[in-house]
Amino acid sequence: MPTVASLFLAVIIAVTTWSFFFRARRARLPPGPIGNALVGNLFQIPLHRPWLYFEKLGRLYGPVVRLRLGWEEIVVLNEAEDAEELLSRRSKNYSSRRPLIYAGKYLKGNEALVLSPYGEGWRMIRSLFHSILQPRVLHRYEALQELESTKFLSDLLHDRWPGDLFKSASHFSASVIYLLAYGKRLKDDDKDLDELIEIMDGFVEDCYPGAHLVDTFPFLDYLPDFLAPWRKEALRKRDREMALFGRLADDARKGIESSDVFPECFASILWQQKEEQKLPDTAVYSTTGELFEAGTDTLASTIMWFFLAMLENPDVLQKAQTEIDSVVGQDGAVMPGLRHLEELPYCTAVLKETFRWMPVVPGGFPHYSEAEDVYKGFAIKAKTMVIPNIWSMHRNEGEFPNSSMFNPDRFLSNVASEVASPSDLTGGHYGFGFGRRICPGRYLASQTIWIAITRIMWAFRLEHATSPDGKPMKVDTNLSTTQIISRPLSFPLAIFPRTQRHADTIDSEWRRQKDIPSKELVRLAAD
Ligand code: HEM
Repeated sequence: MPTVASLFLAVIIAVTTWSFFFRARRARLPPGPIGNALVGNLFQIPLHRPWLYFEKLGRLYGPVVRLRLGWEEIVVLNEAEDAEELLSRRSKNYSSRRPLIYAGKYLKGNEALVLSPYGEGWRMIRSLFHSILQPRVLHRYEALQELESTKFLSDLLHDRWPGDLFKSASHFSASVIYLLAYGKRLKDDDKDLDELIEIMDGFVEDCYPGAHLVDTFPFLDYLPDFLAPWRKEALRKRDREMALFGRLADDARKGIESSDVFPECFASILWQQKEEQKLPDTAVYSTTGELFEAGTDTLASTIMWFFLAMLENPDVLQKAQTEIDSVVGQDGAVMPGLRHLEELPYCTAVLKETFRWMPVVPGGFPHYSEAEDVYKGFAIKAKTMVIPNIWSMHRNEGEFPNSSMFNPDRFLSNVASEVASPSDLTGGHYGFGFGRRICPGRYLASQTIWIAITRIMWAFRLEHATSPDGKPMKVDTNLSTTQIISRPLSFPLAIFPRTQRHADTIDSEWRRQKDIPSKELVRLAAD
């Protein structure tokens, strides 16, 4: 008769053996390049256009690739079906963000939505963003989008910022977001926009994986200040941000009290929340500032890629102009507007192709897993950074044949039947990310860019600028900024009105709209 002790021992051995084999089977980590024992792949991942390196790894090892930064696990997803499965269908486990010490703790004071861990705090702020950005409320901003896009045409026509196309595009984008955020129009001579662009450029550099050693080796945060100069630098950047965002949010509060600004702006919603939830003032400053930051650079960068696409693909511009002329007439007397959206499917296809061709967040924004998981036989450890490589998803030849070509026709068959509301403008590509962290500004972004590019195509001939010897100057589409947000480096572009009548219509429309008070540009919820 076996004794109780030997039975007990047998059970222990069976359980241990089973769990060993089970774990061994599960422990097959995704393939990837071998890294250094101490720093992992830190020195292999380039800071310059890392999405191209990830794409190359995808070709070498398969679409799911594993890397290490120090002891941090990274999994790169190069195909959309894997990102949809993990980040969308299994989003309960993959919706967090890795805690960042430099950008998250010090620069943003743990107050940035985009860097927040998944949980109640994130949910609360995200619902506030949703309240002003969801498709149901988008019609409220149409007058604003129409006015600012008319001004954008006028700025381009009269070369408001000579040679600085990005400044024009940024001014347009910022003007739309600024009114939503702070309840009033951005002035032309506003220095705040320059400062915002600098702040934003710094932030997108600071939060990319590998940008700061302390984020790879968190123990460095225990160093005293005199051995950690980066800490002082991050705090200095925070002071600068708080000075700007604090002043703008405080001004908005005064404006609301004196009924000088649009009363349902984001700052106003947040000041109310602050009272109800006993939040610090800095939470209002940061969150309103984040709306302004997140919206401005992404929109402007997409518009820059659009200009480049038109310059390199004159046949596309011509096809769009033929479509627009067939709807509003050829004589340049009527400017297209959002009311023409359903009649201009090719313009919508140009929008979608711009998002696809050169996504402005090509390397995606890293998600972070909470628990261990098994996918396609690979073990994905808890606390793994999961990077959806949007670039390679958009270069997938199966889904997007001749993917490096700018070809709006690829969207045309589904666009014509699809586009009936702002939410339909956002589909067909992966540029807005995945799952519960998908970009909350995607509807506003798509509609705002649609009106801008449709009107630009209606109004202008876009040509290569010529050098002093009269030859067209070449543009290299590979030259771009290289951090989280990518836009083309400055390039020469010659912009001419299609006819004098188009120019006159822009001038007269701008004269008609320019003095509309801020408060009348947004319809109130009760309207
Ligand atoms: C061309 C325009 C835009 C693009 C391509 C874009 C793209 C993205 C991407 C890829 C993400 C990360 C999604 C993920 O984690 O999977 C994101 C997040 C975010 N975007 Fe956008 N975005 C755009 C415009 C906007 C606008 C206009 C706003 C606000 C007005 C906005 C606000 C945000 C915020 C707050 C987050 C963080 C969401 C979170 O972590 O929960 N974005 N965006």
